[in-house]
Amino acid sequence: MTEIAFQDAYPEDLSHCYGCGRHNPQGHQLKSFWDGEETVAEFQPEPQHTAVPGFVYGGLIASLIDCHGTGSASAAAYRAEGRALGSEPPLRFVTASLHVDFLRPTPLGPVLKLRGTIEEVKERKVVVAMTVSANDQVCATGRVVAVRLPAAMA
Ligand SMILES: CCCCCCCCCC(=O)SCCNC(=O)CCNC(=O)[C@H](O)C(C)(C)COP(=O)(O)OP(=O)(O)OC[C@H]1O[C@@H](n2cnc3c(N)ncnc32)[C@H](O)[C@@H]1OP(=O)(O)O
Repeated sequence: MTEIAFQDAYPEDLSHCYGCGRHNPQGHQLKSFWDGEETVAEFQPEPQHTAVPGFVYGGLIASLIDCHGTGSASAAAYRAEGRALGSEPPLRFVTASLHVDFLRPTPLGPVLKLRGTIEEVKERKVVVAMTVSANDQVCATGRVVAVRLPAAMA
């Protein structure tokens, strides 16, 4: 794993995301890292993330896939350009498409483990496929199409 989380390399003024912003104390503050050619993140759900008692709310899972996907997209774009994470000018991505499949109920208790595979890297678009596992069992899969931050959001 690299030492710095992808999201900790985001510019100061773009670090307030509910899912991953380090400056959002009420958010999830997801942290993603490289693991070889794949990307990984972990998240510990809390009781407020309940769907049915004992099981994780699907919206939380979607949120984790969203932010692991966009973080992975940014890191993949830096890697494709042979640049250090967070170096200027920043490579910033937002979600164009978020697809989630819930394969089985996700137990509330274990740490959730996300693993991402970079499927496509273009100058303005990166596609990331992901799994979300609990107790080493894949509970959900996801796919994010991430596109470079539009001027309207900069
Ligand atoms: C930035 C620093 C970190 C910030 C925090 C992390 C973000 C956390 C994740 C989020 O929640 S972001 C918030 C939710 N997302 C948005 O609000 C984005 C709103 N949508 C837009 O602003 C535009 O639709 C968008 C910038 C995503 C795309 O518009 P463009 O006009 O720039 O896209 P364009 O039509 O040029 O398409 C570029 C490529 O993306 C593809 N694409 C665009 N929208 C798509 C879509 N919906 N589904 C699949 N592919 C899509 C499109 O096909 C094309 O692929 P190819 O290059 O291969 O031809």
